[in-house]
Amino acid sequence: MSRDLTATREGQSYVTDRSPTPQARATVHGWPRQGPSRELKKAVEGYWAGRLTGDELRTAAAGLRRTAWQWLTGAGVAEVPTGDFSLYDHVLDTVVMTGAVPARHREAFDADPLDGYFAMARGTDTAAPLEMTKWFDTNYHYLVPELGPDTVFAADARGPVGQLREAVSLGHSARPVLVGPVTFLLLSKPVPGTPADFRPLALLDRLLPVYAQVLAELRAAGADWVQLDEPALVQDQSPAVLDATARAYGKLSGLTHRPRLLVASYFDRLGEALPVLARSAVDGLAMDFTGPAAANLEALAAVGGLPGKRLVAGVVDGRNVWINDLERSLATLATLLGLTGRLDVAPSCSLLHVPLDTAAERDIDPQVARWLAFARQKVAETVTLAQGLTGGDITPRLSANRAALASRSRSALTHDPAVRARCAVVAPEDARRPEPFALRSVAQQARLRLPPLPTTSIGSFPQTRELRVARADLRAGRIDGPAYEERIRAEIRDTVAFQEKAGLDVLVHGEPERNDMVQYFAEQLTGFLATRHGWVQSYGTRYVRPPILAGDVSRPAPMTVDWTSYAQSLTVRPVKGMLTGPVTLLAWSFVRDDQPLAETARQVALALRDEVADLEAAGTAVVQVDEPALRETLPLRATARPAYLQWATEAFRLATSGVRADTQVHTHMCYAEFGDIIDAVDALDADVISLEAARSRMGIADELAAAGYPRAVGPGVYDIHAPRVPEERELTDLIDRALLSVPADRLWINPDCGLKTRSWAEAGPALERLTAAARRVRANLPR
Ligand SMILES: CN1c2c(nc(N)[nH]c2=O)NC[C@@H]1CNc1ccc(C(=O)N[C@@H](CCC(=O)N[C@@H](CCC(=O)N[C@@H](CCC(=O)O)C(=O)O)C(=O)O)C(=O)O)cc1
Ligand SMILES: N[C@@H](CCS)C(=O)O
Ligand SMILES: [Zn+2]
Repeated sequence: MSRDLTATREGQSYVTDRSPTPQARATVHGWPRQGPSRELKKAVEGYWAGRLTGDELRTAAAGLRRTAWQWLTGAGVAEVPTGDFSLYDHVLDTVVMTGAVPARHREAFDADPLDGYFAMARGTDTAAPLEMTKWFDTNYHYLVPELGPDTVFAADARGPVGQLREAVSLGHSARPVLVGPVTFLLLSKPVPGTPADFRPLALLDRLLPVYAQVLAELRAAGADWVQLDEPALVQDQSPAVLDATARAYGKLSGLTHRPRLLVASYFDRLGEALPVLARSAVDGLAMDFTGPAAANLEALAAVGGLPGKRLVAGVVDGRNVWINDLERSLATLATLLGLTGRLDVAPSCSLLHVPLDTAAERDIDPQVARWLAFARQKVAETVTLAQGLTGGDITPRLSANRAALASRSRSALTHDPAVRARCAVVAPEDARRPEPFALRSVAQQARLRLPPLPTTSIGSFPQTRELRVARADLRAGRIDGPAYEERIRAEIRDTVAFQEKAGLDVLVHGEPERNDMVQYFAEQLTGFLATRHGWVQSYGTRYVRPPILAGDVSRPAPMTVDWTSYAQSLTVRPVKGMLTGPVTLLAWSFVRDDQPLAETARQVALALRDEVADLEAAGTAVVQVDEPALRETLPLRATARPAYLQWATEAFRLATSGVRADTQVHTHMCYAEFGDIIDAVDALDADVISLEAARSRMGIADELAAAGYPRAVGPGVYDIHAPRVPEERELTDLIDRALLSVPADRLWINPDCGLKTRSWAEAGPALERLTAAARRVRANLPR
């Protein structure tokens, strides 16, 4: 425990002569699943479309795993992860592993586990899918397990054991990774109809035997170590959760037939859970030492380290794309060496959250590309750090790293004096609309003359294959700019004509020109870099290419005005301008880590403010600024939340408050529970907010009403994530339900989210039924 450690700038030796050279090894918690060209997406969607059989899908998946493990082992990773791979989502895999298949999917699952698995993810005509929500503060979405007092767990270890066997048979040293029991229960929700005081955590004692059996089967299949991921423990947890954690790991480590247990946490510090895990008899901990989790270092020293345990130190940021400061990491590792029995090196979390390889990015200036590390580069950094710790000569790599870091901090890209000067003079009144909502809403109604329960959509209409192909053709030079633009205008004409016919009140242009609601803006704003191949899984088979927010942000030219104005020229009904808000632009990009986020947000907000002003000047009466990521960006620990909410809501208001009283500002949020940030939602001061609500049957409308939310609300009545078209009756029911908490003069009728993932065959009838339902309810409103 008391080795003498020295981190030298030359990188030669991190351990003094008096101590034996430690044998640090490199590992990773998880790996991008999709393959170099999104082969997994293509295979799964091919299976859904009937182009691949189940066996062909399984073979394709096994091939992707094999290639990934071979690459990792070849790169110097000593222990590859298994079980991190998933056909759709690893939490859904855990539902299968624990036998917690909801009753409505049981029959289909028993008849065909593969189709039953996808039915839980996507729903069927008769059975709703599981809810989907954000994986902690990332842009990855998991399916929410549903548990009740009657849930009967039953171990099904075929998934994890199968993947382990594959890796072992290929000659790899492998470590299965499972979602841990405490996190699994904390991420679950009670099945509808369970008593209000039921908490899934109450099922812990029934769940642990399942884990015991899976662990025993993994041991029998050759697992030396098994990793149990407990990221829920980096959130503020009650004493009851901490007790449950102690009990869970007491029981699991007391098993006779078990592998060694590595409990992994990431995304923030372990806090009060650290002493609980440190005292437990588990064999090792994997901890994050990056960003806010850097506080783990001191905390670990304070609990007396982890004598006799293995520590897997996450010193390479696994969810951002900047190169590691290797010397700083070596210093951290050197300190950690004195605090643990065995030290290994890893990225801070699964590399699921970053693209695969910077080498594929030919369009990024090489001077900037050298600042970037995607999954493969992060593995190289991790291996280098392990080598450095083990006494290897990494001097040339340290010099190159130092030079790259210095070039980033000196770059003109990261320092635009004009942007800095504008940000410096922002005053509080710049982020405040002068008139109160009551006055604005009268002015807006005089201008817009909307009926009660106005109908609208969230912005995007189906992104058809033809649109994506047209963009691919433009990129490849097969069509020119004017031909592409005419293609988009034709789509806007169709979309506007459809909305007029369907009887929507506030129209949209449909966003056909947007490859993605973040990427589209990032491609036009100075300071952002776009990637060609930097795909990251968002959910299931849906991927995004997060832009890289590398420098100071400014808007060289209007970004949306022409498309919105064109749509407005086709109709007398109001067309909403559609923008992505500052927080979401940050949240769904890889953000710079060399200045506070609040500063970056302010730069982005000012660029958007100019766009809002240009839309208004072009005659747009309604502008929607989407902030679906407001909730997910909330820091995991409560102490950091007020400061975040302060700058985040200010950035939204800075973007939107430069408009006249009769210009209506909308915002939209989805993919999360908003109940605990209602004050922040209020602080946005948006005239209208549309929210995802269909799957939770208007729960958020009740919560807003209970909190006295004073402005207009559109709780979504159509769940756009499921292919199923709702019946008009279901929609009227949901509208009636919403009317119980939101008065008719403040209720809007809209879907849950944009329609870009739906086909016209689904979205068309759904919107027609939505307007019909609104008309029907309107007709019955008391006069
Ligand atoms: C609202 N959501 C979003 C999140 N994050 C974002 N950054 N953006 C979002 O919209 N987080 C929360 C949710 C998550 N939801 C979704 C919903 C849908 C998708 C999605 O559909 N992704 C598409 C890719 C979208 C895209 O970038 N398209 C580009 C490129 C298309 C392409 O692959 N072209 C091919 C050729 C054409 C073809 O053969 O089809 C090529 O270039 O090879 C575009 O339209 O130009 C997906 O397919 O996964 C994501 C998150
Ligand atoms: N305006 C966007 C919001 C998605 S969260 C859309 O409609 O797709
Ligand atoms: Zn949405």
